[in-house]
Amino acid sequence: MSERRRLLVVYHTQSGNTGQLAEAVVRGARRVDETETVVKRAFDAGVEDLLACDALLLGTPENFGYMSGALKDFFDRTYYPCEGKLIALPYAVFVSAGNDGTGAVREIGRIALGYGWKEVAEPLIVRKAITGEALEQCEELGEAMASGVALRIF
Ligand SMILES: Cc1cc2nc3c(=O)[nH]c(=O)nc-3n(C[C@H](O)[C@H](O)[C@H](O)COP(=O)(O)O)c2cc1C
Repeated sequence: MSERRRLLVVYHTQSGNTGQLAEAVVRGARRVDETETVVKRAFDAGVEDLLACDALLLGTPENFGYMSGALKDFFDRTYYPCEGKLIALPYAVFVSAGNDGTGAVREIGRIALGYGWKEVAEPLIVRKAITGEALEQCEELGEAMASGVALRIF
């Protein structure tokens, strides 16, 4: 049997909303036994985590029309050491926002382009309060990513 594939979830949360989304994403992903799901706060995640993963889920609040500083810091620290080594890495994004979220999605997309990653799911933006429906969507996203990477369909 081949080795379990690895999904890395990297997120930041300041007041807990993106944290709730991340927990739901991980819950969904861990329904898939064939994939190992590793979850890290953005400040704790680094080059080794990134180089060891087969797919990536990125979570952030939208702050000032951008991703959180913590997620940007993760990109700043990992870009050069990973440059050219993660071409076509499947990734997707989830965002908690007050009323927008599109700025964070857009700017993560620009950075992901620089790494050469491949977006494999629609960005999930959760606006205002976190509802049960939003958590279900996060679980579905996590499960879909974990299944996709296990089945090598990306
Ligand atoms: C400093 C700051 C800037 C923010 N800027 C935006 C913004 O540009 N667009 C938006 O939709 N929400 C904005 N918000 C709202 C947050 O995105 C929202 O409260 C989010 O749920 C916070 O996630 P967290 O609890 O994971 O930190 C901002 C919040 C803070 C604290």
